[in-house]
Amino acid sequence: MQAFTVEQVRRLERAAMGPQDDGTLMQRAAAGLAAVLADELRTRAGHVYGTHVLVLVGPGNNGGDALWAAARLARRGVRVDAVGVLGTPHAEGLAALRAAGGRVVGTEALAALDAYDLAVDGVLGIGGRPGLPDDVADLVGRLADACVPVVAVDLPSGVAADTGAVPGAAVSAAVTVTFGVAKPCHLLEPARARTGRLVLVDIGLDTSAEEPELDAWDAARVADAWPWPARSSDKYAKGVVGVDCGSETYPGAGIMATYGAVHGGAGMVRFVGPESARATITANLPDVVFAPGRVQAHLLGSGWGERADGDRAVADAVASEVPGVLDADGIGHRPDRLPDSWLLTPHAGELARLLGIERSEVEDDPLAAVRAGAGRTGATVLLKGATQLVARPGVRTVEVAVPGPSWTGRAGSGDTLGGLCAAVLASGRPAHEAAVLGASLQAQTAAAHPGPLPPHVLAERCADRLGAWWQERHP
Ligand SMILES: NC(=O)C1=CN([C@@H]2O[C@H](COP(=O)(O)OP(=O)(O)OC[C@H]3O[C@@H](n4cnc5c(N)ncnc54)[C@H](OP(=O)(O)O)[C@@H]3O)[C@@H](O)[C@H]2O)[C@@H](O)CC1
Ligand SMILES: Nc1ncnc2c1ncn2[C@@H]1O[C@H](COP(=O)(O)OP(=O)(O)O)[C@@H](O)[C@H]1O
Ligand SMILES: [K+]
Repeated sequence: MQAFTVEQVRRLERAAMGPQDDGTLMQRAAAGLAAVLADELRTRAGHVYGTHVLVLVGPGNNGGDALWAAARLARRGVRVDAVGVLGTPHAEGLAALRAAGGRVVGTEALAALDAYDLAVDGVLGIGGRPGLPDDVADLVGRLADACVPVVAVDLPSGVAADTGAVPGAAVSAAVTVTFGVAKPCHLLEPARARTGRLVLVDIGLDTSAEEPELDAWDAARVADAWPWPARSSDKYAKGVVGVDCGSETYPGAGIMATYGAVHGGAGMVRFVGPESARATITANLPDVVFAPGRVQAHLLGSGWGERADGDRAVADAVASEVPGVLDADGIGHRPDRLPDSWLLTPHAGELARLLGIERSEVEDDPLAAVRAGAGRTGATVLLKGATQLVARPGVRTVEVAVPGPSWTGRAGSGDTLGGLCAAVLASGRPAHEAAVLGASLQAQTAAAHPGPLPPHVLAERCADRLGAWWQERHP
């Protein structure tokens, strides 16, 4: 799924509308919205006729969509109460709802909130600034307390459409009905969690001339794109990963990174990390070799801690003209510029350090931060976290890996993730694909398992998941 910024959406809408807005797009939006609302009512209440719906209406076209859709429901026998919560509601929409028999009420005249089967959030759309006025936030909170499910029009009011930030009060929707194209807030946490199920209504926008802001992968695309070995592939065709991770202080990072590379399907793994990790690796992964030699992808940096020769280790690996993954402490030892065949895998704190900004700035606008990371270093950058973003230097579109459950984030998960990415990189795939595939595999594996697993066990399950996909493709 691709997402486009507000500026792009406005441009797409203008192109679709022509010089004059004759209301056609709003009617398409409202028709699609009304159909989803009717489906929700049927699913939740068992029928459409006679149900009770509350519509929260703001001052712009978002409220217009909501009112026109509500008029369609009113004509089907739904009892609609619309309440103007902000500014002056869309005049034609209001007239249409009244003509269809809907009631327009003040907040003070609302029925007990738990009488409503559904609420429609038509407060703010792509013209909204983040946050909600206190009285609107209060009403939204009371609806949540009364367990009234909310269907958001275009986006949950209060979130930042382009960044996914939620700096103040915002709606939490069960379903969001968006028009034409998805917006970044639908795909980026924390706004994504407030979007609920996303339904896209076609209103006839032609996106072919726009570069998307985001390109989000789904499970089927991951399985299709995985570097499945050919029948003739030997270990060198699958790729050799050289792991230089861990330290005497953090031997586990070297072990977990190696688990990732082995279970991500590398043809061979050479471990050149600390002595203290080797006995455990030998006991659990006897296929790993300790002799230095040629590799097709490097993996460096996880668990290094303070490493006196870190600059030299990274410089030597880069000079070998083989791609690589540079993680965690290793990122601080990077040269000024890296080739885009190298992948940096920072979490928000590490990316903030790289950019010389506060962690909160990365968290508030992760898209801008991950792009800045790629621009600054020349490398491909995977920003880890609840939403995993991949940016390439000189490429506008940021890719989004398949998301997973939040319990994936624990000490060592990043180390195994580095190993998974390095295994894909060693197979000859470009760094951005290695990043998306590794991150998606880890997330999807975690999502398919009922409980939290330590990272090295999750790495083993990644191999099971690859095996299951392989069997589905070769019945
Ligand atoms: N364009 C099209 O062709 C189509 C558009 N469509 C629909 O239109 C929606 C966009 O409509 P829109 O541009 O009217 O903006 P919308 O978000 O409804 O409201 C902006 C108003 O809110 C106000 N305001 C903002 N933030 C605020 C805050 N925090 N607290 C308080 N007030 C705040 C702001 O005030 P101001 O900035 O002037 O202060 C302004 O008055 C879009 O999401 C989709 O649903 C569809 O029909 C398909 C075709
Ligand atoms: N809320 C979350 N939801 C899903 N995955 C997450 C979440 N938080 C972190 N992760 C994932 O967990 C891993 C943690 O990486 P990192 O912070 O580098 O851990 P460490 O350095 O301890 O190995 C990454 O793969 C990251 O994407
Ligand atoms: K809305």
